[in-house]
Amino acid sequence: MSLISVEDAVARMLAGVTRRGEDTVPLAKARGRVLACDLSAKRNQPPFRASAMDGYAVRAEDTAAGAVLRQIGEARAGSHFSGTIGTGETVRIFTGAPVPAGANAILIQENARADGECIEVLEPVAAGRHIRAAAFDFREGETLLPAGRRIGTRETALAAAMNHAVIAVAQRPIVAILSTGDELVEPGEEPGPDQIVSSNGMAIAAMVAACGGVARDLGVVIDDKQAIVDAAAGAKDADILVVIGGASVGDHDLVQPALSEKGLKVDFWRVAMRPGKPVMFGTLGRTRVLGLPGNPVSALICALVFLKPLIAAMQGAEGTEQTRLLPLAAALPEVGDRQQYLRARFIDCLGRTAVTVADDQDSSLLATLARCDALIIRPPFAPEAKAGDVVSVIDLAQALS
Ligand SMILES: Nc1nc2c(c(=O)[nH]1)N[C@H]1C(S)=C(S)[C@@H](COP(=O)(O)OP(=O)(O)OC[C@H]3O[C@@H](n4cnc5c(N)ncnc54)[C@H](O)[C@@H]3O)O[C@H]1N2
Ligand code: MOO
Repeated sequence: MSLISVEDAVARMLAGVTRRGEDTVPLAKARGRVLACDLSAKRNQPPFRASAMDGYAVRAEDTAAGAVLRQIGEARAGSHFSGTIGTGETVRIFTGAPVPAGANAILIQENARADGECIEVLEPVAAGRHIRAAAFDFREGETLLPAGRRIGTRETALAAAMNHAVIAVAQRPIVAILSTGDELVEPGEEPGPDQIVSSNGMAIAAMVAACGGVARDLGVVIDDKQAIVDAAAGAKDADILVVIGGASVGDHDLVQPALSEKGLKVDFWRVAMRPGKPVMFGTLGRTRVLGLPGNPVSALICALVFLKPLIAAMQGAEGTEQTRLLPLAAALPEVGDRQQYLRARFIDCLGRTAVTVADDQDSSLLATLARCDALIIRPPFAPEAKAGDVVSVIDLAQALS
């Protein structure tokens, strides 16, 4: 059976995926959510000409060194001076205060000497200095955060400054996660002699939450068709069902046979990627089903390549991983027919960041993955790469934070 390319597989998976409905949430609870509508400023920022420094509001033309100005009032953040500054006059002003009429510069207090209401200019100041124009940051009506933008710290700050306390965000996709395998026990349980601890369910649930989805961990199910069918029923109202393990060709890889009996329509199975060849995607009613390989590193890399963009698309967001170009610290051999995702580390090469691959690329090695900084992506049939050649890299600290 021929393998589908990663690009084609992702495109097929995303075809026809639309954003879910909307929720209205307090901005304070919106972190990680995706904006459902453009967000525009409800006000100018700053709303008035504002002082950027503590000092004296002056007419720049009055500030020859040695000139003495007469202080006629005070302006503080939250409390303006209502008069107008005339020739030879000044107003004591503090950072954030509205600049009084007549003033065109702020003389910082370090460059002035006060003696009662007489203010001696120690250094002249140019017109416009230390004044923030009204709407210097943004203007009422300007769209500053587009629909599809994920709310992080910077977006929270900007939305708050634009005076939005409540925002419309995309509903969070519900992602059911089912781990399959006789050998698995939940973390914290005592494994039997032939058993291991299931790490994939928790790992994928953590990723789902980080992507703004709602993870519903259905736990571990044994390699038994009926048991898989019964457990998968827990995903009935889910947008996505992720089934981990049992995706390959062994006698105990029963996920497809089991779910096919319930109406699973397989769209693609087996992708030209390493690790991750056994990835499967299909639909079961309105639920999208993603079958991930059981090997823990494969499961996470495939979740990065497939699940993250799928969850993002259901929120109307862009989910393709950002890549950067970095030089290789050492040569790499040519690539076969499967796109490679090589675990790698950043190293310093004469002041420049370069990448070097981990010694062992086995797809079971979670400790190696945790030590690594990056995935190097090498396309199918890429020729041998020399040290210094530039490669495309995913930063794991961002991608799998
Ligand atoms: N004859 C072939 N054998 C295999 C092929 C192949 O093409 N031909 N593909 C290999 C590749 S690549 C992978 S990846 C695995 C994928 O197999 P499955 O998705 O069917 O996964 P399992 O066999 O169930 O498990 C593989 C491995 O991962 C461990 N595992 C499973 N689930 C979990 C979990 N929740 N947490 C931690 N570890 C888990 C499991 O114990 C196995 O060691 O197939 C190869 N074989
Ligand atoms: O998904 Mo398998 O890793 O290619 O080891």
